[in-house]
Amino acid sequence: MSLTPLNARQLAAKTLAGAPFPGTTAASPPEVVKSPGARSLEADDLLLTAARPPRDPQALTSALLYLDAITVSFDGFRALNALSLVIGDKEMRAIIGPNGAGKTTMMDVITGKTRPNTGTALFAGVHDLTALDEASIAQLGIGRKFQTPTVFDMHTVEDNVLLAVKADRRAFANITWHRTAHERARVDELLERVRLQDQRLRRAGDLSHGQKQWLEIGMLLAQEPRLLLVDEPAAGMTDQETADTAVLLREIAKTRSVVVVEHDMQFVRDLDVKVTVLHEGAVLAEGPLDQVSADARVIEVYLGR
Ligand SMILES: Nc1ncnc2c1ncn2[C@@H]1O[C@H](COP(=O)(O)OP(=O)(O)OP(=O)(O)O)[C@@H](O)[C@H]1O
Repeated sequence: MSLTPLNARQLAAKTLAGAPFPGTTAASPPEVVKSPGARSLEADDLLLTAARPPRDPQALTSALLYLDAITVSFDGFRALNALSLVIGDKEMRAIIGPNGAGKTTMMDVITGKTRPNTGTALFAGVHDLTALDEASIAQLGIGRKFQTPTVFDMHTVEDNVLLAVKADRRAFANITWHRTAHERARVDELLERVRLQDQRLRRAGDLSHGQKQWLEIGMLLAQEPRLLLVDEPAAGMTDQETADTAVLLREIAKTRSVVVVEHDMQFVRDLDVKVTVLHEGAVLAEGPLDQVSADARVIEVYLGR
């Protein structure tokens, strides 16, 4: 899908005026509905996106992920209520919020599992995520790590990664020996990235919980996603594994964007990135952890519990 070119200044003017993007879906432009009091994109967000030129000349924004006024209703209950969120290229963002705040629903919208009732969801400035199915969104380069690790327990660590590498349809060259050599090199590189080189011959089922999480992250990286969504990676990990996972994600975020949903505040602190606090389906606060932790509204709904 290609969109009408629009420069960032026009985009800022239109969005601040509350108007939907033109041409986000040629057939049915998304209706942008803003609830009273709901936070929408602020001038700062748009200045940030205007400062760097988009990669694609057709892109409406240089943000990698751009959600504006996303609403999802289940039988009248608003799980997301005019949610707006901008994630930059190679940015890592931590998302926190109490149970039921809408974190999972937000990830479901980004990955195409749930269609929003209203709002705009753009990937790389040109792809309308509200018009694509899950497979197409995965192909665009959005990978999702669910809370529970899903690896093939009976297979070795390296075979798990090899399967993921083989599933990468972009694997170059049809000549078998060439492809095989390439795949082996990819497996080595991925195992090193997730620090499982020494475990490569072990059965995945014998790994610790933390190691299984890293293995699955390595398998997701085989697809070279531009955006990685990670749901509560620290849950069930030892303190050391939690600290190592923060280091790992920080490394991964040097080459791609990462959105981490997490409840463990020490882990969020270790990530040392901007934090978005969700509450009742909308953004309640955003900023460094120390700043949002000191916000009275955040303390009331979440941290003070
Ligand atoms: N399919 C559904 N049908 C009805 N209500 C739903 C559905 N999915 C989610 N909800 C409701 O929407 C709200 C947001 O749920 P969601 O799972 O997104 O929150 P969350 O922030 O991920 O919570 P948690 O931290 O507990 O995982 C909750 O009140 C939930 O009960």
